[in-house]
Amino acid sequence: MSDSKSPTAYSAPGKVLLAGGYLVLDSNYSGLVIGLSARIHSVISSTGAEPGRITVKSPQFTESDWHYQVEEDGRINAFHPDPSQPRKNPFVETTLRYVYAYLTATSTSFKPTSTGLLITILADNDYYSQPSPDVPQFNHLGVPISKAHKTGLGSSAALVTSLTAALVAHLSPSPLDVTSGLGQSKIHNLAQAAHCAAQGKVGSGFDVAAAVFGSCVYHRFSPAILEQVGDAGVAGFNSRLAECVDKEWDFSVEKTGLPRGVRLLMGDVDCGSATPGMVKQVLGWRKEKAEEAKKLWDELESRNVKLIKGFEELSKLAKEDQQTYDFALEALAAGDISHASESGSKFSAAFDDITSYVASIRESVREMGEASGVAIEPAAQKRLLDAACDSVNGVLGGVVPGAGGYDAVAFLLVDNDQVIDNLKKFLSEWKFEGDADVQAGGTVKSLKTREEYAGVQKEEGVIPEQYL
Ligand SMILES: Nc1ncnc2c1ncn2[C@@H]1O[C@H](COP(=O)(O)OP(=O)(O)OP(=O)(O)O)[C@@H](O)[C@H]1O
Ligand SMILES: C[C@@](O)(CCOP(=O)(O)O)CC(=O)O
Repeated sequence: MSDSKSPTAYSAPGKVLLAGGYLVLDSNYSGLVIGLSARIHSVISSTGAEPGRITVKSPQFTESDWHYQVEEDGRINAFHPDPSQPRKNPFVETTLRYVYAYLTATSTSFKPTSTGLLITILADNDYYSQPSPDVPQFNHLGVPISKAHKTGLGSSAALVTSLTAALVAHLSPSPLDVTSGLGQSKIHNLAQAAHCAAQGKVGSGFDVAAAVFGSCVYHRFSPAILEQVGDAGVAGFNSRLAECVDKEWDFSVEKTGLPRGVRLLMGDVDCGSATPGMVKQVLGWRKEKAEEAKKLWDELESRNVKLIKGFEELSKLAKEDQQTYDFALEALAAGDISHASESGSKFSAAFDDITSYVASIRESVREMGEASGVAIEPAAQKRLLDAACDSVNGVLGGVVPGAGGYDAVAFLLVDNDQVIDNLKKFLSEWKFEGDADVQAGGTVKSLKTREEYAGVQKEEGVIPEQYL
């Protein structure tokens, strides 16, 4: 266990599912998930005063303190010092339950009540819509979390993952090295189990995978892995959870990333919310029209794989001839077509391929949307994506990420200040007109976050003094 004076801090990244929404729910299909620079940080200090007492705070929000008492046997009871103010944070509570249960089952020298804990959760600003682009780090939003407008970067997965890693590192008598393969797998399995339980459903888990491993091509785990665990508090839970976490799961992650000189820019589309039940409806269509759906999914998968391979091809070219590669990037940024082809047809063709792969993925996604009756790339989003790609030089393509709908857009662009400024300006001036089913008049805010490849990591010196 770490000594009571030094806090333990771990952070985990947010995510964007660039390709493979819905398909990634089936382990036969790939999800291309890019980890983001926006992180959630969990900082833990031991407090000697009240053994087994855990206080969790999210200082960026009002009414955001949660209190727990650990029992001798590692069970966790939630309470609030002012009983007229009951409040719950299922993601925090379930993570605490799962980590204490796991440590109790796997270590005889773990004493659940040997220390009290003060836990501070800090989210980078991009997880929530901010009133202006110039707010201070860890801006205080002045509202409870439930009232903050989420930007869809996977706050719960990053929270559960960073909290799991920080708790294990702080409490375990034999700390796991989260940078080792084994350590990462255990953190993944434990965080994935806790996240599914807190959500009350088993999704593909791509968000937790990205929070642990960073950007990757993801194939999901079999949901049956979690069936044996049962509910926390039921007899035998601790050992069933430990057995589940310690065994090898059948997911796969292949580390990936964008080619050098290409970046991601996300837009938060503040125009109504995504239709509830999109996943249910798409899966319902897939079941009902199995043959048609399989054909469509297989085609879409092959297009997604082309994009994944297209990134690899560009990364190879970037190494093969740095200068010609940079020349092609510059020509793209300047919208200089003739210059681009002079720069070596192989190089400019590889960038053109990315543009056409993204366009063909979007075509298949719209087809799936039409067939299933779900607005995955709604007409209003199509207008925005097409206009941005057509009018801003250096934009290679754009998609509605994840489940799609009206929440967000993600662009791939040349990592050049002029291109970034032009795209941001374009988005800020775009009048989001909405479709028949969505309120008109929304705006599109560019987020500051961009791709980043690291997964969960220990933090040293990142957290300002006042939070330690
Ligand atoms: N800063 C935070 N402090 C404490 N709890 C948080 C924080 N941010 C998120 N959470 C927890 O995560 C929940 C939000 O999870 P939810 O799955 O709805 O969003 P998300 O993961 O950001 O969404 P998406 O999957 O669309 O990206 C909150 O209700 C809260 O329980
Ligand atoms: C539709 C789905 O494939 C992706 C949802 O992604 P997001 O939460 O919209 O980023 C669901 C899942 O993978 O669990």
